[in-house]
Amino acid sequence: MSKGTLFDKVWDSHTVGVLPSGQKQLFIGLHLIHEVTSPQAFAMLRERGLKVLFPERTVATVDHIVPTDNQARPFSDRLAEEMIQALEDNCKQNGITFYNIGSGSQGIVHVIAPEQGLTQPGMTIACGDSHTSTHGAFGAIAFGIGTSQVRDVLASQTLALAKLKVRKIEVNGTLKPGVYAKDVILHVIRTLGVKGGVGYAYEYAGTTFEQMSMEERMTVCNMSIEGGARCGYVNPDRVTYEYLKGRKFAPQDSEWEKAVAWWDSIHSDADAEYDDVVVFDASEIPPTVTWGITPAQGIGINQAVPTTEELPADDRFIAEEAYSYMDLAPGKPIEGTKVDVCFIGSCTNGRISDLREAAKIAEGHHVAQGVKAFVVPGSELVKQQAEAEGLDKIFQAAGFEWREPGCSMCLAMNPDKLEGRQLSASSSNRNFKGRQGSASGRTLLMSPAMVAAAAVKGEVYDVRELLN
Ligand SMILES: CC(C)[C@H](C(=O)O)[C@@H](O)C(=O)O
Ligand code: SF4
Repeated sequence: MSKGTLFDKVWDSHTVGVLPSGQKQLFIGLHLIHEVTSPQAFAMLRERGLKVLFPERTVATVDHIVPTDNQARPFSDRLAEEMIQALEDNCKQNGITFYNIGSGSQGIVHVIAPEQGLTQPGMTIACGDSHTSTHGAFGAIAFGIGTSQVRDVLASQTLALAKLKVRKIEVNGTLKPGVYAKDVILHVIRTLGVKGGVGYAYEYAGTTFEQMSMEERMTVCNMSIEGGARCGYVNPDRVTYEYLKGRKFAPQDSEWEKAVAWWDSIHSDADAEYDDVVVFDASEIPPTVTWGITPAQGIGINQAVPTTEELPADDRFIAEEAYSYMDLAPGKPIEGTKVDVCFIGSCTNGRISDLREAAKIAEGHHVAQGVKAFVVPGSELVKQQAEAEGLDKIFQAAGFEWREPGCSMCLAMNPDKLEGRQLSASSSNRNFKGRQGSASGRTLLMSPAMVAAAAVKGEVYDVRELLN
C-alpha cells in the first residue's frame, strides 16, 4: 500500500480510469439510494435502455417523504405516495434491496447503512444526498452526488471526479461536560466558514475524535458538507471495528481478520502530507448554537449575537440578512431566546446515543407551556432500541411526542413543518431560510441535549445548568 493519507489510498485503489477532462473514474463500492433523487435517474436509465450494473451494490430506503405520525398506506400526500411507489417499482424491477417502512431496517439513509454494517472502512460510497459524508466516520470516502451522477453510478458503478485536497482537522483533549460532537463540528464550521472546505476532504484527527464513539464521529462527518468539504473522514481504529463486528453485512469469520488487516493498511501514515492542517483545543469548545441562516453563524451559548463590527468584513452582508430574517438583535445574548418548536432527530443527531443524551436532560422535567417538542428516531432500529431502554416513556412523560423514523422536520418534505415565523431549536444540520417547512420559519441548530434543555425551559438554555 502506498504511503499517504487514507483519502489518497482509498482514492488510488478505486481509480479505474482517467477521463479526457483529467477527472478520475472512481469505482463506487456501495451506492445508497432514496426516494427523492433516484426516480429521474432510473427514468434516464430506462430511456437509454440501460440496466443497473451492480444491483447487489445498491441499497435503497425511504426517508425524506415519510410521515412520522401515521404511516398507513396510501400516504395522504399523493406526491409522497407516488414517490414511494416509484422507489418500490424501481427496486423490484432492478433486483435492489429496499428497506421499506415496517421492514425493521428502514430509516434515514445515513443512519441505516452503518447500522446494517454496509458502511465499512476503505470503501467508496455514493448517495444522491449531500450528507453522505456521514459514512466517512468509518474511514470510507463517501460522496453526496446529484441525480445525473446517481444515473451514472446505477449504470456504471463509477463516478467521474476531480481529486480533492486533504485538510487535517485536529482536535485534541477532552470535551467539557455539556459539550458534544455537534458542538465540535459547529465550532469547526464557525471557525473555517461554510466555504472553507471547498475543494477539500476533511480528515478529522486528534485525541478528541479518537475518544469519540462511532455515533459521535458520524455527527461530525455528517456536517462536513456544511463546511464546504466534499467529504470528511476519521481513520478507522478499534472503536470502528468494535462497532462493526457482528453487524449484518460486516465481514464474518475468517473474512473478518482479512478485512481488519486491509482496514489497518489504509490508515493515514504518520508522515502523510496534508494540503492544510488546522488544530483546535477541545477544552475551548463551548456548547454552540447558531443564531443565523448558515451553519457557520454560530456562537457559544453564553455569547451574544455578534454585531457587524465584531465580524470579519466578508461575513457582514450575510449577517445583516440573518438579523432581519431571524429577528435576533446583534449584541443580544442568545440564551433566553424563546422557542416554539423543539426537534430531536435527523441524520446528524437521530441515533440512539443522541436520544439517550436528550432523555437524560428531559427526565424529570416537562416541556414548557406553548412549546411543541418531538423526537424522531433516525431508524426503525433506533426506535426499537430506544423503546427497549424506555426512552420513549421518558420523553412522553416529559411531554415530548414520540414519532416514527424519517427525516421529519429536518427538511419538512413531509407533514412535519414549522408554521409562520415559528422559531425552532433543532438537532439537525441546516438552518437555511425556510428549511423547516415554513417560508419564514426560523431554525437554531444545537446538540440534542441542548434541544431538550430548550424544550423544558421554553427558551435557548445552557444545558450545563441541567446536568447532574
Ligand atoms: C433531498 C436531498 C437531495 C437533500 C440533500 O441532498 O441533502 C436533503 O437530504 C437535505 O438534507 O437537504
Ligand atoms: S435527515 Fe435531513 S439532512 Fe439528513 S438526509 Fe434527511 S433531510 Fe437530509
